Amino acid sequence: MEHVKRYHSASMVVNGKELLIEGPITGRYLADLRFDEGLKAFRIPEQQHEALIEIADLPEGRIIIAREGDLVLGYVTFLHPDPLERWSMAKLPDLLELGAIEISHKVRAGGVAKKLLEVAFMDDAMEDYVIITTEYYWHWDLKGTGLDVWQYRKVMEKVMGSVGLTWMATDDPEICSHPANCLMAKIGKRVPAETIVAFDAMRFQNRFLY
Ligand SMILES: CC(=O)SCCNC(=O)CCNC(=O)[C@H](O)C(C)(C)COP(=O)(O)OP(=O)(O)OC[C@H]1O[C@@H](n2cnc3c(N)ncnc32)[C@H](O)[C@@H]1OP(=O)(O)O
Repeated sequence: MEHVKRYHSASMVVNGKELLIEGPITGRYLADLRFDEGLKAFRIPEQQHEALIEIADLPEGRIIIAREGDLVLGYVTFLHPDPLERWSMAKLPDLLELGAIEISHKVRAGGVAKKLLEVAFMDDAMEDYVIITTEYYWHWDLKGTGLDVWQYRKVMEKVMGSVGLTWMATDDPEICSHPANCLMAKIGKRVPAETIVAFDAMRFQNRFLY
């Protein structure tokens, strides 16, 4: 499958900061930008910057960023699922995982996460993919936001739902291990039936139990 990546952008002002939301961008482009110290939810900022540079250059990798000048204040990643996760079992070329979305506390709750996704989905190529995201409460910044798990889950539903990702059932043990965890997905308009069947088979691997 050829992974088509078409650049799109939009601008917005949050907390007096003029932000450019853009992508997919290349690793080289991202390497020349600074990475805000507040982007530390998943790794220390320097390591996360490096990881995103690598993802940007993967054939299927897509990175959309929010930046003020040369300072990155938010990002979202899309790439094939980790080979250790069940979502990669069928090795579907047209399945992408929204792996991480993070906004610096300097511009949170101003609509940046929703704008990142809006720009990501401006590319019609996204209609060729099943896009999934796995929500685990232990990845959430409960301390930094002061939200409880259900309030945070609501925020994630609003963010993901803004571009049409919806809750989907699964028997994945990690997801089922806490009721606030969930799988969300969006099936693009041009995704073939075989992919949807394979995706459904990955969602439920313990049917004999029912
Ligand atoms: C797959 C994964 O990546 S899971 C992990 C998700 N990432 C993280 O938890 C990292 C740390 N957290 C963050 O980076 C951010 O808080 C995010 C990504 C969760 C949200 O980003 P934001 O830019 O703040 O979200 P955005 O402003 O677009 O808000 C979306 C909705 O949630 C609401 N919201 C956002 N933050 C809050 C909050 N702290 N309290 C109440 N509501 C909130 C917004 O009002 C908005 O609601 P609306 O649709 O009714 O207008």
